[in-house]
Amino acid sequence: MHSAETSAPRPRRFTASGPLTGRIRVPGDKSISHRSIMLGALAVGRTRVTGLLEGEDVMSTAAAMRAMGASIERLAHGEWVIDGVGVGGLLQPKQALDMGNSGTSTRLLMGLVASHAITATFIGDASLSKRPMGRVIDPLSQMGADFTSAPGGRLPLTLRGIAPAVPISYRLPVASAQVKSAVLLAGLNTPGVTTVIEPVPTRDHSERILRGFGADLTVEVAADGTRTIRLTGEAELRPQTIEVPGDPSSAAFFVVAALLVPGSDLVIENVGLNPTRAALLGVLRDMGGQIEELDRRDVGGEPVADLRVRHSALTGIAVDPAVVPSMVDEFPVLFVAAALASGRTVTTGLEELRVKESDRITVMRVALEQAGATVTETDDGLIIDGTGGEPLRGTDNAPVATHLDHRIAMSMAVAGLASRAGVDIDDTRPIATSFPVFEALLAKASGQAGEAA
Ligand SMILES: O=C(O)C1=C[C@@H](OP(=O)(O)O)[C@@H](O)[C@H](O)C1
Ligand SMILES: C=C(OP(=O)(O)O)C(=O)O
Repeated sequence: MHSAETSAPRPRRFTASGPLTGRIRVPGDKSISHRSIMLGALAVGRTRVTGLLEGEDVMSTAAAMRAMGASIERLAHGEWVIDGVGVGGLLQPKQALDMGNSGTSTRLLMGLVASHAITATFIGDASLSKRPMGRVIDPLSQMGADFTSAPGGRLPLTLRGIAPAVPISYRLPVASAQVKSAVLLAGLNTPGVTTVIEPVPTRDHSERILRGFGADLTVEVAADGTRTIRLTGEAELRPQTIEVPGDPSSAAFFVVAALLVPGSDLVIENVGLNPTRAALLGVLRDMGGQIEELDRRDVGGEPVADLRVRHSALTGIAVDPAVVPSMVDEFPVLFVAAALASGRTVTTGLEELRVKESDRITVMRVALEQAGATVTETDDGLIIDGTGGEPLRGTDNAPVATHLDHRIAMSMAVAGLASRAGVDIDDTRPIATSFPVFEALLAKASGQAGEAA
């Protein structure tokens, strides 16, 4: 079960801190951790993973793959072994698969189940149960799978898979790595070639890891940037040894915190800098952020560096909507940076933020207003008039509502560090879905002991 459903809410006030200094290391990448477990569970033999993110979302994936026959064992912190069942070998789970808060687990596993002759029911928490699954039901139905769901294509959802499934060629109607990955994973146990056409590039971890496990996958890039990904099915996957790099989406909170808190000079080690994930750094640099990449190297087939971040005076900008997919989870914390910048920051093209763990446009507008920022909400983004480096007022009466959304909780924690009165947050439990050691690392970097409200 998931902590946000089995325990009492854990409110906390995040207050102004001393400078963030020293060196920290954020946990492993969530996207790569999910995929390592899924593909390890489909390979024949033993996959070894180090640096695995032990957050609740990834644990939901592990529990589901176990329920479908894989053996998955934790040896030490971040160190896991997975004995796979082979492509085509997934077993029918005996109980509903509890996806907790995790959209990635749900949508990618729906892809895997779709091309196996098994039936699985997917359930999730109140946040996940509001999120749209029609975007994966559509292509997977074309491949022959059958679905019963709550109204609007929502969880609880029962999927009857089919083997052999029908290979399709699918053009993504929405820029979503989860939809792309669901179709490719369904294609693994489908005879023939499954094709995904991606007009706007999204994170490419599935393509990289599928190739790493020995799948026959090609990517063709057209002059206009459209990517055509072809996967030959009935693949035999070879077990791998995987080192998961640090999660840039987790590092983002510390990057922004160090930029905002005067005197900060922080090194964040081992951060994944896959270009399909790293756009936040470019945007923050364009705003005047001092962010250096030290010791650029390759970890597990992904570019990685240590980031040195120093307190900087930021200036508002218009964020190019073309970069949205490469920083889709980082907008809540970018909004916090914008609230402290001088001048206006304009973001557009963020419709997808409305269907994440919460409606991240409205929820961040409300939260930042509560903390004293000047924010205007539009259909597809926020316009933020920053303080010019002055701390935010902080919340006074009600705490910020995080709506079971880890990224709202962590973003507003960062806002609290850059506020006069502190920012009260209604519940810090959701943080454990992606970044269980967030509060401990914050205490370490800022020399601030945890202050429970
Ligand atoms: O494929 C992935 O691992 C993810 C894709 C993104 O979702 P969408 O595909 O819905 O944009 C992202 O928001 C999520 O945190 C992880
Ligand atoms: C959107 C996110 O995750 P998921 O879709 O897996 O719930 C996220 O981590 O910000």
